[in-house]
Amino acid sequence: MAAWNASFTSFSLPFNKILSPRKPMAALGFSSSFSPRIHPPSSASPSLSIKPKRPNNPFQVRSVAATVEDVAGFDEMVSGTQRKYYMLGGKGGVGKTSCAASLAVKFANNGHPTLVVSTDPAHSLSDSFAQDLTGGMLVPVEGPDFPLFALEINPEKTKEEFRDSAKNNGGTGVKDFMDGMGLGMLAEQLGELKLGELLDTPPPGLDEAIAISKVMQFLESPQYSMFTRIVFDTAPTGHTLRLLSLPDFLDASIGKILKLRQKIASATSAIKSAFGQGETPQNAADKLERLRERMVKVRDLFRDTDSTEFVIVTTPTVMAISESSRLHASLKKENVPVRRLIVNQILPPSASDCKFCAVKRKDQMRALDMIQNDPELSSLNKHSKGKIQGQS
Ligand SMILES: Nc1ncnc2c1ncn2[C@@H]1O[C@H](COP(=O)(O)OP(=O)(O)OP(=O)(O)O)[C@@H](O)[C@H]1O
Repeated sequence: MAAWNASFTSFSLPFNKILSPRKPMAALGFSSSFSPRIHPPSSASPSLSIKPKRPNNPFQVRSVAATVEDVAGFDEMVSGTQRKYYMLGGKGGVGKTSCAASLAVKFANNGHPTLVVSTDPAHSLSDSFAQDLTGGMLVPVEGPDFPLFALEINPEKTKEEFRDSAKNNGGTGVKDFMDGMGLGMLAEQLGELKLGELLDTPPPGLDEAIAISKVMQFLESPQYSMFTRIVFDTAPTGHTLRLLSLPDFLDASIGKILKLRQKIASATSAIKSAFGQGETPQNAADKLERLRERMVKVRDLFRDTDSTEFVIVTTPTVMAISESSRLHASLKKENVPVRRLIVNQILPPSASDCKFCAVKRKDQMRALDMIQNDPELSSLNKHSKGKIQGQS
């Protein structure tokens, strides 16, 4: 069974039982019969463009076995009606999406109108819920007692928005134009900003950073105010790390672009008219300014211990644990609040003579020891009142 702790979380999942990726709640033993403690307004329902439920959806959360009333630590996650953000991160394939989907169902079944957001281009969240969530719209997830909506943001699409805005505000096309006008000094400044490079070969993680800022934009609108729990199914570790450091970079870059745009605008009306084709310079600048503001909000949100928690998901393998350790170190460096670690896919003791299972489980137990002795991860464990499930 799953065991949670306020500071260290361990899911022990019966890997030898075939777990359908379409039923992550069952995988994590999350209950649908948990009594709701928080009562949202009965009329709560976003009026945004909502995709209709897919007919004959095979996924039924209500069918999930009720087993985890004793899950420790979840009370803390579920308590309070103020909005909280949970960001799940970890190595590729450890189960971030499955855990995000499960956590979201758990929140919804405990009375929280919940939104689960994915910026993962692989659309695994759609697979987890067996519903088509693509299209950047809120999709109601069937099953939980209280509203649960999912939103998949296409990072490619949102990146285009940024590219367009930035291009309108001093991209390579403008540089060429200015060169042609003999405005060498301003052109040089543009060169220094390496805008062409930024736009043509965006740094890894830019897509996710922009996608998350897009989610922030949504969340500010009144239609989204009902959500008290927001669960992010984040991108794999490397991307996530870069994403976390990106807002600073973007803030600086966009700020420079904006300043430069002002200079350009006052330098010559000829350039103004060049900008005037399509989007007006003021509109484009406003759009960029809003993007910059949202990026700053994302950056601040990542560091806000009251409302945000970054949950590391790992598996009991040497590689995953090593990577989780590095992830925790980097998150600490970035002042991102981390309190919990989910150890997914722990084999239960085997009742059969399966030698493979026995060897595998022994490896897993060794890996769990590694967590306890890891200077980064044991600090998450320090406040633990329990022990890792299955460990002797
Ligand atoms: N406890 C589990 N038991 C069995 N299968 C699991 C378990 N957790 C996850 N899986 C399976 O492992 C695969 C990867 O899971 P998932 O997509 O949740 O990981 P992820 O970390 O989000 O992956 P990615 O990094 O590629 O986005 C899926 O097929 C999922 O069904």
